[in-house]
Amino acid sequence: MPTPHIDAQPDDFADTVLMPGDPLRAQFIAETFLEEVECVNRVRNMLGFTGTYGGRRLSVMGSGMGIPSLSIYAKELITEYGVKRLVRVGSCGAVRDDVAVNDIVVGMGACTDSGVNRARFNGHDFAAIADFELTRHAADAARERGTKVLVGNLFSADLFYTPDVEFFQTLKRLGILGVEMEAAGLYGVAAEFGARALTVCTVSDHILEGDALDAQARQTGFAEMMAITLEGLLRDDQETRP
Ligand SMILES: O=P(O)(O)O[C@H]1O[C@H](CO)[C@@H](O)[C@H]1O
Ligand SMILES: O=c1cc[nH]c(=O)[nH]1
Repeated sequence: MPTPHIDAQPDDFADTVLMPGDPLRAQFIAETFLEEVECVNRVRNMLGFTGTYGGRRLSVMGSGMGIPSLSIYAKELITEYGVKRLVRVGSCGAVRDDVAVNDIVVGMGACTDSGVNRARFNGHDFAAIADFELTRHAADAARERGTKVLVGNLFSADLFYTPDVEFFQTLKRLGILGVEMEAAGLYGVAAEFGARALTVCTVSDHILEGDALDAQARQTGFAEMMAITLEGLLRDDQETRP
């Protein structure tokens, strides 16, 4: 059934959806990596596409920026369209000295200053974690390609323009690999509604050193992140859906 946010028919989405924040990155991913592509959502310009990759149906749709936007789309994809795997393919900022622009980060877990997971967990601290097998398969795909990936904790911030810049030092000290704005929400939605989820990010900025990619690179770059993510999903398919 179409929802207020997704104007697609029940079978329009594959059971796996890639979710970049940017809908134009979703279009670029669909046109670059998928075959037999059709557009399945245009509501609010949150473009969604379904095609095939390696002979398997695969969808890609923007999530928008921030946990509230992503949570609407991820929840509806799971409960209204039967989606079982959601993989965020995003950008993030680095704070550590050993993480640089263009590095690839796999979010095994995601801390947050958002209240959403406490809201769904009786006020307690919810450990927002990725699906282990999706994490392992992405890491294995990277190893086979000879690409370094960093696997660990993200921080999903509510504010892109934080007033508390000192906090970046705390994130660095506690080993956070990347700062972005959705992963902790994605993991909470996946846990609540019964799906498997992962976040893979390319470092677009070094927050403390001031390095940054331009807007075009954020929209159409990230080819190696996509290769790792797509090969990881094929590996996951072979083990879980032979
Ligand atoms: O590039 P995307 O996937 O949108 O991810 C990052 O970029 C946006 C902020 O510029 C936030 O959505 C953040 O999480
Ligand atoms: O610094 C950054 C870079 C990308 N996305 C963020 O949320 N923060």
